[in-house]
Amino acid sequence: MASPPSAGVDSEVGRLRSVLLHRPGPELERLTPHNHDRLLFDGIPWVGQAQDEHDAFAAALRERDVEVLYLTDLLTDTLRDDDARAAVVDTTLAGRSGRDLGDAVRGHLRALFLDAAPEDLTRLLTAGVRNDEVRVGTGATLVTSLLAPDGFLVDPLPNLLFTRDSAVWVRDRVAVTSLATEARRREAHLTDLVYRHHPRFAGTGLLHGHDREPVEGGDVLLLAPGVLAVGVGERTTAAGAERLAREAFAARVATTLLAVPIPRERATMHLDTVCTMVDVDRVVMYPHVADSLTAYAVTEHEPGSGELRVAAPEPFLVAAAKAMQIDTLHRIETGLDPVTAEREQWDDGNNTLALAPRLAVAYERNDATNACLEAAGIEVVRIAGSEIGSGRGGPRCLSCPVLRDPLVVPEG
Ligand SMILES: NC(=[NH2+])NCCC[C@H](N)C(=O)O
Repeated sequence: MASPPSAGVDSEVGRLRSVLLHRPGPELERLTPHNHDRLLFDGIPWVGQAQDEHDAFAAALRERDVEVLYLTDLLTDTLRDDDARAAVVDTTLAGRSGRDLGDAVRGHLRALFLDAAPEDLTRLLTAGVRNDEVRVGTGATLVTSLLAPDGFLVDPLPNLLFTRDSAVWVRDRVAVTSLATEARRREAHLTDLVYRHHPRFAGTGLLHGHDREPVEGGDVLLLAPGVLAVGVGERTTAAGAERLAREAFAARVATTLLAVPIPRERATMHLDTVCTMVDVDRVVMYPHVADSLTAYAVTEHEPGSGELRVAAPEPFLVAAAKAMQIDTLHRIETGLDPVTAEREQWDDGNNTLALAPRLAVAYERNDATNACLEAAGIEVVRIAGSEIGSGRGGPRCLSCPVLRDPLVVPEG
C-alpha cells in the first residue's frame, strides 16, 4: 500500500496536518532602532516573550494534532549535505549583497561558512554576520575598514518568522517565491535549499523560484482546489502573478488564478492582511476594502495551450464564487466601526490560520473581530501576539501549511 502523502495543500481550510514554522531566534536580537524599518519590523521585540508566544502558538497547533516542523531544523539537516552547503554559500555570497563584500571578505566568509558545523551555519545564515564578528579585521580590507563595527556583512533575517511568504504549496508542488524586498530576498534561498535537498521532500516538483518575478506567499490564497487568488500590490507584481499562473496551469495544479489588486501600503502589504478563509465558502475581510476589491480572472484559452485569457475585472467575491463554482462566497460581516476595524486590521485581525473548516487561529487582541467570527459559528483559537506581531504578521503569516487533508475527497 502506498504511504499517505507527507506534503500537499489544495485549499485554505482543509484539515491542517503539517505546518512549517520558524521559532524566532538570534536574528531578532539584531534589530535596533536604526535598522528595524529597513528590516521591516515596526519596533524592537522582546525576544524571550516573542519566543514564549511562538511556543504557545506551536503548542496550540500540536494539541490539535498538527505536526510542527521548524525551518531551522530542516535547514540544519539539509546543510549536512555538501552539495546543499556549497549551493547556499554560493547564493548567499552572490548577487547584490555579495558584490558589496569585495573579494577578500567574500573569500573569508566562504571559508567560514564551508568550515562551520551545520548548526553553526544555520545560525550564520539566519542571524547574519556582523563586521566585528569576523577576523578579517579592520585595516585588512577596505570593506571592513569603512563599515561600522556593528554593520552587517550578511544581514540577519528577522522576517523568517513569517514562513508563509517564502514558499507556498499548491497541491503536490511547492512554489518557492521571489520576495520583493532586499531585506527578505535571502529567505527564499533557504526554503529553496530545503525543498531541493531535504530527504522529506525528495522528488517534490518545484514551481516559480527565488530569481523569478516577485511573488510572496502572503498574497497567495488557495480559494478552492485549482483556484488561486493572488494579491497584486506592494509585494507581488502583475508579472509575478502572471508567471505563477502560467506555471500552475502548465503543472496542472490550477485552472484559474484571480489577480486581486490591493493598495500598495504597508497595512495591506499582502492579500492575507485583508482577507483570509475560515470555511469552505466564507472569508473574513477588512470592511474598508470589502466592497471595492476586484479580481481579474486568468485562465487558459485551451487547457495546456499556455495561452492566457484575462477577463475584465469583477467584484472579488463574485469572481471568486464563479471560479470556485459555488453560489456565493460569503463574507463574515464584522460590522465594526471604522476606527476599530482599522485598528484590528493593522493588528492582523483578518489574518487567521484555518485548522479546518470553521476552526481558526487568531490573535487574542482583536476582540471585536474575534467576537464576530464566533457569532458566525467559527471556533477561534486565540493566541498572544504582542511581540511576534511587531513584525506585522498574524497567525497565517507565521505558518506555511505543508500538508492539509484534501478538501474534496477524490472518488474511488
Ligand atoms: N503574509 C504576511 N502578511 N506576512 C507578513 C510579513 C511581515 C514582514 N515584516 C514584512 O514586512 O514582509
